[in-house]
Amino acid sequence: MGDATDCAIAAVARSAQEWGGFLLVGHGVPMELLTRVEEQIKGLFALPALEKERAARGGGYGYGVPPYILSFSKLMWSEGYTFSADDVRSEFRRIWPNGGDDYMRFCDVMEEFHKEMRALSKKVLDMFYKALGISADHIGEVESQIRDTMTTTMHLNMYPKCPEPERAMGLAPHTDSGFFTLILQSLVPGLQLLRRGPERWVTVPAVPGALAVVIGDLFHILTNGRFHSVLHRAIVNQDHERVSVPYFLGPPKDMKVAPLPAAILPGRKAEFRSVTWREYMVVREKMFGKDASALAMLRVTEDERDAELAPGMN
Ligand SMILES: C=C1C[C@]23C[C@@]1(O)CC[C@H]2[C@@]12CCC[C@@](C)(C(=O)O1)[C@H]2[C@@H]3C(=O)O
Ligand SMILES: O=C(O)CCC(=O)C(=O)O
Ligand SMILES: [Fe+2]
Repeated sequence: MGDATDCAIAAVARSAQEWGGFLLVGHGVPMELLTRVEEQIKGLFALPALEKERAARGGGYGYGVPPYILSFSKLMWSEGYTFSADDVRSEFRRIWPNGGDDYMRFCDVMEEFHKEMRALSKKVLDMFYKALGISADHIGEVESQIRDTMTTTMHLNMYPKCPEPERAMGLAPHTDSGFFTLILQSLVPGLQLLRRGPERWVTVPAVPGALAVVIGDLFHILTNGRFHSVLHRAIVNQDHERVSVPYFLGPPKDMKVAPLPAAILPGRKAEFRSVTWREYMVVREKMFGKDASALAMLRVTEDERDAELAPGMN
């Protein structure tokens, strides 16, 4: 992905608005590195259960499934591991307390991947700004602040072969809560996006070297609803295990996120209240298993609009 052409920017805008995601190719992250990342992850999950349990999930990080999937009735057929991409060495000391070659190789590969993905995520953000009509010379203070402070969380998913795939789910339907996610997946399809009207699940093809990009809820807010945070899920299959590595980009947990003034279309108003990622997670957790979405809870109401207009009218 060098300098994006107008045509590529238009395609990004269309996919982000209509689908909430797309496949990124020609991004420059070496294919050979992606293969090494996948090998290391398979090695990690192949460790004996007792060794993985040493790093049991707590405080949002570690080995285990994220709590939200426990609120779904279908059997979840996956293992997971979440960590801060900036903290690989201390996190994986929990798995390999004595260090050693396996530990060093794992950390080296994850750090190399993080470095490449971080650089790529800034290019993707710039591409999104352009797709919103915010050109390079019009990037304002907020846009630069977002670019400079974006945080990165990595999550590893392992979906073993499943004897009865139709009775299980790899990862239950969800939206990602942050800005956007870059997903590396094995050459085994499994990621599905919910296409709107008429609703149907569409499988993202497994293209060698491609990364899937998925828009998250806070980006939906930032773009005043122009980019769609897409519901997605992972299915499992009988014949092949599958690995995926979502690389989550978001703001620092306590930074207020509100619609970017430059992204609000002429004649429109800000449609969402400002919220931090931490606050958003609390709202979202309360909405799990309910019909309404957490994003709907953050929509500015007619009453709030009127109240906002009132002082100027006095
Ligand atoms: C940065 C993050 C995104 C995530 C919550 C987390 O703090 C770490 C785990 C991530 C994950 C992975 C599986 C699906 C998901 C919805 C979940 O429950 O945990 C995402 C979270 C998210 O995007 O909100
Ligand atoms: O396995 C996949 O492709 C999707 C993973 C995912 O959506 C997630 O971990 O948030
Ligand atoms: Fe996801």
